[in-house]
Amino acid sequence: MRIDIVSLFPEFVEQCAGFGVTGRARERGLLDLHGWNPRDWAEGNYRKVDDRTFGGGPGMVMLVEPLRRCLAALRQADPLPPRVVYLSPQGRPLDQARVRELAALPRLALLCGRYEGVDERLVQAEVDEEISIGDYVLSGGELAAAVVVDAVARLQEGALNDAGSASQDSFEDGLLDCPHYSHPVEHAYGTVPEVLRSGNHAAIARWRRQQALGRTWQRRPDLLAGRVLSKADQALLDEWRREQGR
Ligand SMILES: CC(C)(C)c1cccc(C(=O)NCC2(NC(=O)c3cccc4nocc34)CCCCC2)c1
Repeated sequence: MRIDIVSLFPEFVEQCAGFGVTGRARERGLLDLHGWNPRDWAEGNYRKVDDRTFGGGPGMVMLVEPLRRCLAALRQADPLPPRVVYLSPQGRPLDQARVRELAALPRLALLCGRYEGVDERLVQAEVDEEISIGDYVLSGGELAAAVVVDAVARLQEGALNDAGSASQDSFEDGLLDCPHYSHPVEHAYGTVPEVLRSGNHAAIARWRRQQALGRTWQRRPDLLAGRVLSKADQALLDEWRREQGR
């Protein structure tokens, strides 16, 4: 998969993707990242990429023309036409279903805003879709772009080792994760649950599923809304709630 990052700070996103799973995906040729800076396509000595907003008020707006030229150049850099995504608070909230769809595309161009955002004419003319990573104020779209890169990179075939893909599968069913423990068994902070040391893999799998269901019900009931649990899962959750005295 090829991802082109359009940003005034493209190296920021590239560096975020330089570690761990995403770094390995790039080394393995599973992910091809290219940074593009609209400033390289801006005119004049100051290479102006922003200007005052019409209608008055505070803040600057990213100009159409440098972005248009920059996008034209990145389109020409590879015959594959990119899906152009503008990371924006006005976008559709990102979730794993959308990540899976994006990860299946051959090429993505991620446009990151700064200042007050991008001239709307550029958005209307060039952007295929807007995506938001959440409802809080950020200084730029680069962190959102880094989130998208990370999430789609790990879904590239061959990006995860066996352990990674197994844990990915458990996340795929949309439940929160069960608790995790390692050495030592006894610690001032507590003892590792007996079942995890029993060697009884059926009991361990049951306990983990029950913990995932209980924690999801308790902390993120919205993830269970509109979802019909299997009889087995419902029984596990009911038992968990009884044991919690809830
Ligand atoms: C949501 C909320 C609080 C009601 C809101 C309402 C109005 C503006 C913002 C805001 O943050 N403007 C600044 C701006 N943010 C983002 O790019 C951005 C923010 C959040 C999630 C994102 N996902 O992708 C990009 C995202 C960066 C500078 C260029 C203009 C956009 C926020």
